[in-house]
Amino acid sequence: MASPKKKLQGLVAATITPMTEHGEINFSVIGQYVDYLVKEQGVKNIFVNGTTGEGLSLSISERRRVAEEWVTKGRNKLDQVVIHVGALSLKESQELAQHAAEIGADGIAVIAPFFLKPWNKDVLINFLKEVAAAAPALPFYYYHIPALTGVKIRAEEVLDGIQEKIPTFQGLKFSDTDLLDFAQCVDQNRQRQFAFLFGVDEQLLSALVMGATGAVGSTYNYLGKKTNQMLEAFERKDFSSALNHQFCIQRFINFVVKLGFGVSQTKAIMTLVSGIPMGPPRLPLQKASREFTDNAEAKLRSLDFLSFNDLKDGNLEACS
Ligand SMILES: CC(=O)N[C@H](C=O)[C@@H](O)[C@H](O)[C@H](O)CO
Ligand SMILES: CC(=O)C(=O)O
Repeated sequence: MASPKKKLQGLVAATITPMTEHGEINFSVIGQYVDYLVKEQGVKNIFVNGTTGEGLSLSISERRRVAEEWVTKGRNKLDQVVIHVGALSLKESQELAQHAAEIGADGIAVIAPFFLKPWNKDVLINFLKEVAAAAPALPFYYYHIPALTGVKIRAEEVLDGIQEKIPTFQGLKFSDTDLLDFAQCVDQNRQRQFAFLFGVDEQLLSALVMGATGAVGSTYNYLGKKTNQMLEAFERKDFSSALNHQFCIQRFINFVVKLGFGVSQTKAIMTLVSGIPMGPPRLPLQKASREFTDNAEAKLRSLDFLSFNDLKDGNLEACS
């Protein structure tokens, strides 16, 4: 059994993997990155080597080193470090799960294998179970992201009876817009102390209403502070302020989505906002264009999302 652990809640930043211009991992900025999240964004949990971290584009040895660096640099600063250990090969996934346990991570998460795919719930659970068993003392999270894995088995089905199969099962990271499925996961498992972590940042408020206990996302790297204001407003039942915050966040995300938004663009935005160089993404992703970065910067300024902005421009549509 997993040792009883503090529940993962609040915002969890899906970390970017910083790279050099030559495409190597830039370990040297990770310490700075931890401080930035904690001090500037008020974000104390991270999700490493996931979608945003290009986890599936890294070698196994790189994934191990990245996980180690975040755990080391996050010690006594972060509340929880969850490592994504999903892979196409069960063996690799188990190796990464065991490694996460050895280095003292706080949890592991796994996506559905997405090349040769599990075609039903039972097969998917069997796969997850084998990975979880490689780290029997670590909280286990299922990472549901059907648009990217192509595995469309509903999360509600996966959760049905999962604790009997996977004793370390601790929660769900739900990256999909199907709020019926998400809400049913919450409704059917209320008595179990699971974490229900929502992963569509622009719709987080709707998920909070449905019972989300936290959120994992890419935008919490640079909009963590803003999103925390929304969580606080929701907490004190000030729904109109919470909605204003969500609309404000949506204005930015909607703007960049229309320009073409993904991991490459997240790297460019984070470089801009934090001042920490995230570098280019790795192939098959391509660096965000200069045009994208310029437009995103102008939008961030007008929404007052850039803390070091020059005030002389005035804020055209800053939301409180
Ligand atoms: C597909 C993807 O990367 N989703 C991220 C995490 O689950 C989100 O944080 C999005 O980046 C965000 O919601 C913006 O669409
Ligand atoms: C967004 C997210 O959770 C990920 O990058 O995996």
